[in-house]
Amino acid sequence: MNAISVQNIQKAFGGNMALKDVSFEIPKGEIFGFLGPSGSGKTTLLKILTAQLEATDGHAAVMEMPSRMMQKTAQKRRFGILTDNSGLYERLSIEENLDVFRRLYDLPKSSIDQVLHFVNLNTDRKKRVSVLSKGMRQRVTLACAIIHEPELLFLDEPTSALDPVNTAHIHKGLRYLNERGTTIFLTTHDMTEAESLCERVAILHKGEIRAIGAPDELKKIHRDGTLTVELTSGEKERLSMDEDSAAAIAGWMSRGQIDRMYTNELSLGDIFIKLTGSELV
Ligand SMILES: Nc1ncnc2c1ncn2[C@@H]1O[C@H](COP(=O)(O)OP(=O)(O)OP(=O)(O)O)[C@@H](O)[C@H]1O
Repeated sequence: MNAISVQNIQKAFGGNMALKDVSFEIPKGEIFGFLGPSGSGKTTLLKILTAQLEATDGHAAVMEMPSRMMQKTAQKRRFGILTDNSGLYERLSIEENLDVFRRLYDLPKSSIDQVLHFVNLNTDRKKRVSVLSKGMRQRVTLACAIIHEPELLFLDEPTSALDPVNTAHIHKGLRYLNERGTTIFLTTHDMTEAESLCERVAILHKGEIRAIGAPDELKKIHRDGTLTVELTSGEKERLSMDEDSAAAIAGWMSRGQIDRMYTNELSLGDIFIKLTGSELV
């Protein structure tokens, strides 16, 4: 069963086509990453999927329902959405904010302790939201989105304001949630995040999907066709895959001079730059 199915989605803002003809499917249980330069249409797509925007054309289904049904109260508890830092009660503490969500979903009090551990905010739980740093606010918003362990979680740049330690902590928590059955759709600029977290990724450019697949598959497709041989002398030789190279390798091998040998693959970041012409931000 697909958690998300998108067919020929288009979105125009006046004369600007933010999404041109986007189609893809995400099976239940996957962690899927949407990558793209600034302005490529990631947030627009996420807002269409979560019924915050209407598509100009095409069809989007979420958990086998038209995506516009997502804001219906009966459906809301199946989803978690992290779009920005809005929606928090500034004058309440972290704990009190989470209590609002806990009551909404009719969860036991222990769910607050569990989710605070998840986002690494247990010791700050009594702090008012109005005094929090950007990264702490992002973690509180994430906590509100996951306190009910949703079936499907939408995350718009979930770790953009976080330091490496908290990013690793959140990644661990997201993997745990996913193991317990939550499908995760996230947008990110962070290629390390995409590689370490996502089973598949799509690269979006100017409103069109330019590539889709597992990070390893994309790397195989975009291999540059060369081989590096590291010799015991410390020299490194970059070779094309032809007969001359085979002869050279056979020579080194017979003399026991090869230390390491590997095909040269582009990183996900290199592939992103190749397909979009954009530097990573
Ligand atoms: N409400 C809106 N009204 C008019 N144009 C919009 C609106 N929202 C988005 N756009 C335009 O649609 C395009 C895609 O924007 P979107 O916010 O989806 O990009 P993004 O990939 O999420 O970028 P970023 O990584 O910077 O968040 C941009 O050209 C943007 O200016």
